[in-house]
Amino acid sequence: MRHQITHRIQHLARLGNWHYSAGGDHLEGSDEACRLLGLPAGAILHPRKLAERIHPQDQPALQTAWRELMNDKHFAVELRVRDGESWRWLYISGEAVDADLQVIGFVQDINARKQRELELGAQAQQLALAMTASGEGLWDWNLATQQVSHNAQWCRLLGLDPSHLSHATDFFIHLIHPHDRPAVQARIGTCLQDKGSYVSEHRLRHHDGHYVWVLDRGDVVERDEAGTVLRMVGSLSDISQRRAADEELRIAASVFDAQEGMLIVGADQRILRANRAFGEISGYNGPDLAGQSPLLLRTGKYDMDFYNGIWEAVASSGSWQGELWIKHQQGRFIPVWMTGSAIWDDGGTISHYIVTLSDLSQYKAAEREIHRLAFYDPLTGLPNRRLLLERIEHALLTHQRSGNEGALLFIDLDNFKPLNDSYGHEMGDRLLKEVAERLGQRLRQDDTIARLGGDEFVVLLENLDSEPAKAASQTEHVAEILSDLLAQPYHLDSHTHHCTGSIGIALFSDAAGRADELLRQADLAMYQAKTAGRNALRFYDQAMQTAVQQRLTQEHALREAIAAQQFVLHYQKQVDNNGAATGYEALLRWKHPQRGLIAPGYFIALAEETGLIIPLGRWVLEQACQQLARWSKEEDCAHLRLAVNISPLQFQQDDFVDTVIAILQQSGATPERLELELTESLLLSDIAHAADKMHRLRKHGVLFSLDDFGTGYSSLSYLKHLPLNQLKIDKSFVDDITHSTSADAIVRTIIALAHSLELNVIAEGVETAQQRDFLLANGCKHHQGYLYEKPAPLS
Ligand SMILES: Nc1nc2c(ncn2[C@@H]2O[C@H](COP(=O)(O)O[C@H]3[C@@H](O)[C@H](n4cnc5c(=O)[nH]c(N)nc54)O[C@@H]3COP(=O)(O)O)[C@@H](O)[C@H]2O)c(=O)[nH]1
Repeated sequence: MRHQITHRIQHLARLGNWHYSAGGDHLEGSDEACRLLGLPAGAILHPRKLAERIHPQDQPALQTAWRELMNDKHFAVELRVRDGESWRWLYISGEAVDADLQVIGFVQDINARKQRELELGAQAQQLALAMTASGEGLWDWNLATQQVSHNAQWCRLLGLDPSHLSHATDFFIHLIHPHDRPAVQARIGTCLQDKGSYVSEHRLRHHDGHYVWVLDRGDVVERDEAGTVLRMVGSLSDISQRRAADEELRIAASVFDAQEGMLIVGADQRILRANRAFGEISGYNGPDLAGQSPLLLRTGKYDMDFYNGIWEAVASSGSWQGELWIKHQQGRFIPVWMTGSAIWDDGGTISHYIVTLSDLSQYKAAEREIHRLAFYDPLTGLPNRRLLLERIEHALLTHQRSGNEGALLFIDLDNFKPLNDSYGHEMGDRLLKEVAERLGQRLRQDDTIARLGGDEFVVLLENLDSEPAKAASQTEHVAEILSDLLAQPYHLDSHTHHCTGSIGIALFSDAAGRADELLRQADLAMYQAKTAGRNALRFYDQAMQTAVQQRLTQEHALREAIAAQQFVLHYQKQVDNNGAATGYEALLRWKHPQRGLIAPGYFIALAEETGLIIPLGRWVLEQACQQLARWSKEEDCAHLRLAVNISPLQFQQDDFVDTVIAILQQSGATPERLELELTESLLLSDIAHAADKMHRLRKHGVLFSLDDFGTGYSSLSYLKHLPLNQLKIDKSFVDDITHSTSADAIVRTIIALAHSLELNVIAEGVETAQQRDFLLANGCKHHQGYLYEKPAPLS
């Protein structure tokens, strides 16, 4: 029973055991061993007989096995044993178990495995043969040993010398282009995991350094029982040419698919193909265009000679390019940049034309926008200074040719700043737009209205009468119309604004053909209109020019004088009815190095206009306060007041009060001895602000005298509200005392008014004893004038 079980197991495993005894020189095997060796069960066999059953090709292996047994007491061999008409692959292994060469061993049927190996080997060989025939490189990768072998073609493909080739897997992996390597490794990984094959197009580094595009295919040909891949074989072919061709096609396709519109036109001047971009530009799609003439896109802007000229240029020189208009499928015109090129065949005949188009619409729009920004005022849309100057230049040339006069009107809005300051820039902008519209309504088509910036507008009138006097009259007429227009109320939301314009006019014939000169003259005339009281017209004339020139020279000199500290103060005594000094008035003098002492009448107005009165007035105050401080230390002088003239601009400075207080403090002067002389006009321009400033200074003790009294405005109601100490009767009335009854009456009235307001009253310009007596007789006890003392430096 046990024997039967053993036999059954051996049969299932196709594995039998055997025993050899050297003494008997015979071989005995189990039933399965006998079956595998092709012997009847229980056969006892001489080893030589067994050797005869071995395949002749395996005899050497058998002998080797025998030698191993003799030497190592062990052997193992794979060989074929006759099995009827065929051969069976067996694995035989034996081991000597004692010195008498008792050998035991087993025999196993490996026929199925060997058959499979042989088949695979044959397949691989066939494949190799086929590949060699196809010129492909072959590789064989043993994953267990990480060795790769190749055929000669593989080496040739990469310029490698087979005799110096490394077979390590890493070597081959590093031949792959670094960019392609991760993808190739991923494909091989997937193949090893499950797919069993891969195909990859990638670059391998040739021995000379360049990269070769290859098509690499790999197949798993052997796995172990667990499914792990043991071996892969594959092929490699050079696809560089195909890749280059693909690349060219791709580039060609991308060029054809570019942003530029492209047409391929046949030699018969009929469209063959159009790309997508062309469709987008023209509105036509490809099929609509096929077979059509490119003249389908003509606009009518050009005649046929123009189009024929393009074909001829392309045919003769090979290309033409230029800007032209095409007609969109929907009828609108589009500016394009067109290039036409001819393609010749090998025989030198034109086979095709390539036409490319770029849409210039956006570029043109940008160009228009740049032009608009460069030449037009963004707020009103009117021409700006640059365009105005161009137009003036052009108009001056026309004037020189035709003799017709022209004129430039420089308009500056009055009262614009207060609107801007009080209601904000948005309101100011609305007014400026309204002004632009009003001016545009009344002017002719060929007249130019420009905005120079701020509230300055310029009107250019052309084609006036050739006679300058008549032209001036025509211009004046237009200017009056414009002036009336501007003076109409402006309804800005709920606010109604009143605004006028000061207009300066210059005629072309005065400008010596120069645009900038004409503009300057009109500007100058406008300035005159402004100073004449606003809402006025002024024509430019040469005297005006001379005056301006002089003014500029004086301004320059005045600036230099301030910098060089060429000013001094003279002092004029003020006396009471006993002739005793109550104080002095500080009067400014310019000690000119060449011209000697210059009176303030020459430079105060200019200093006021140019703003130089601010530093100058400050200097006077500082000097006066330092003098007061010195007097305060002298017993005879400590009671004296010092009057200082304050100009309107100086008083209007926001920091005027602080400045005076600071100067008083720095100098150590007594505020109650400082008397500021203000004029009526200064106070009336903004009475509320003026009163506020005066009150603040009055609180510090500063005194105020109202200068030139009687020459200003008749409204006297304001006097009650101001912290005044004194009224000063203007010299013009004092001059006429005893000569003019009206002057006498005015002086008496002023004195009475001062008394009723409980103000001190002083008369200036007292030169004679009669004047003195009249003043004293009428209650004016304080006097100042040459009768007592002329202004002079303090001794
Ligand atoms: N803002 C400032 N204005 C100043 C300053 N200094 C002077 N001034 C103003 O200049 C005006 C002219 O001044 P001036 O030439 O000095 O003339 C003064 C006197 O010299 C002159 N005067 C006085 N008495 C007589 C006289 O009997 N006869 C005569 N012919 N002239 C006389 O009057 C001028 C004084 O004027 P007033 O100021 O109105 O008292 C002058 O009006 C000043 O306003 C300065 O520092 N800052």
